[in-house]
Amino acid sequence: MGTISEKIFSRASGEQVKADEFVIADVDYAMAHDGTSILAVKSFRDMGVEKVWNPERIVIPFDHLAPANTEITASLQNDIRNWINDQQIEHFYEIGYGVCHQVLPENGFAMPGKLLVGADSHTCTYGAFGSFATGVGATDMAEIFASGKLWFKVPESIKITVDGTLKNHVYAKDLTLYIIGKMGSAGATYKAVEFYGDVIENLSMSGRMTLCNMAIEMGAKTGIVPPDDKTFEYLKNRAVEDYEPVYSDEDAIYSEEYHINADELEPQVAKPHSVDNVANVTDVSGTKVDQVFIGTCTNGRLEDLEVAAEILKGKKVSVRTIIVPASRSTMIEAVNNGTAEILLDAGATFGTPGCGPCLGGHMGVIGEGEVCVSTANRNFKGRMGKGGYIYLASPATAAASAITGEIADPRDI
Ligand SMILES: CC(C)[C@H](C(=O)O)[C@@H](O)C(=O)O
Ligand code: SF4
Repeated sequence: MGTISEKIFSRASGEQVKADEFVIADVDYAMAHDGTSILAVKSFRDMGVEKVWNPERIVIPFDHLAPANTEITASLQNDIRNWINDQQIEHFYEIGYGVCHQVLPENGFAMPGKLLVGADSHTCTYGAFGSFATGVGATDMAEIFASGKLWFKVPESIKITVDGTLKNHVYAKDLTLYIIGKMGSAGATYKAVEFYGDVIENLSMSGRMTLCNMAIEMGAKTGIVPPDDKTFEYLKNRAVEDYEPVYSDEDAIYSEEYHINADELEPQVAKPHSVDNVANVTDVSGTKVDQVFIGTCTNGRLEDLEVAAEILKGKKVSVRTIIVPASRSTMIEAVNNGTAEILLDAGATFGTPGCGPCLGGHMGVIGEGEVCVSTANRNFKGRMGKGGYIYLASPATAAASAITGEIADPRDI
């Protein structure tokens, strides 16, 4: 009897475990990207281990500063490329392939019942597929590279049930921001959050990824949506191996349970400089905007670009608008189905699939005093550039704001 997390950790550790117990678990897939692999590989080398535990279970996408922004980055990335080659790691995804948290699901690594660990905090995205997926630091990742194992405290679980229907122009992102606003940025610290209810069942896989992606923003170890036919359909011809879905039992123990009715939910924004500083878009509409950024592992998928295109069709942006597809295949689909043309016609510009300016490293850093409406997951002070202000919103709100040059409600466009 147990929660999804207890069951996954019981399987991965080979013993029946409950929340709060410590385990040493076998990791199914380990991920590090260009940013974190540098430190992880350094620690791995320092340990004096020659070979990784299993080169087929390590996945490395280059996405954060990709293509490289400076000579130093370029040299560091080359060192990692050589290491990947020496270690015969096959699942290496070069620059332009996309954001790690899009690349792993697209390539079938995120599967129900699996334990995935990534050297990136938004690894929790894969909980959308019913996996237990969480982020660790680079030295922990070095341990996994060496042994395939890591210690964990099995988390307690929180159950959030969302019933009702999302109104027109209210999306998974609005719901996610609303939940984080209510929970607070530390409201789910070290817990696994399981999501249930009609609204969650009706979300696309893309919407579920948006939701689970931001579980870390309320402090959670991970967010999990129980797998269903949509999950299995997505994984058809994609899953890299067999998987066994796990579900929480009727009598599973939750530390907290919350019920939300989404019927009256309005488009939401997270105001600077914290993710839980959430308000209705109408409370901030009219705020002058300098840049709009649509992309990231939160909202850079095809569905997101399509929503933006629906709003921007036949219109023109009045501020610089940067679109960064979450992956190359997203970009190909957006080109093939006409979405990219609508966005370009409206005056938006495209960046290389990957993280883009999300982290303020390149391709759209903002200046002192500038305001950016971003579809990303974090709006910490200085994240996209020193002295900048970030408002987090859905792709629809971002697109509406791009037209008016001020924060705008997509229902008014
Ligand atoms: C660079 C990386 C360590 C970081 C993370 O872990 O989340 C980044 O992806 C982010 O979104 O801030
Ligand atoms: S898109 Fe942003 S949040 Fe996602 S992994 Fe990249 S830097 Fe982190």
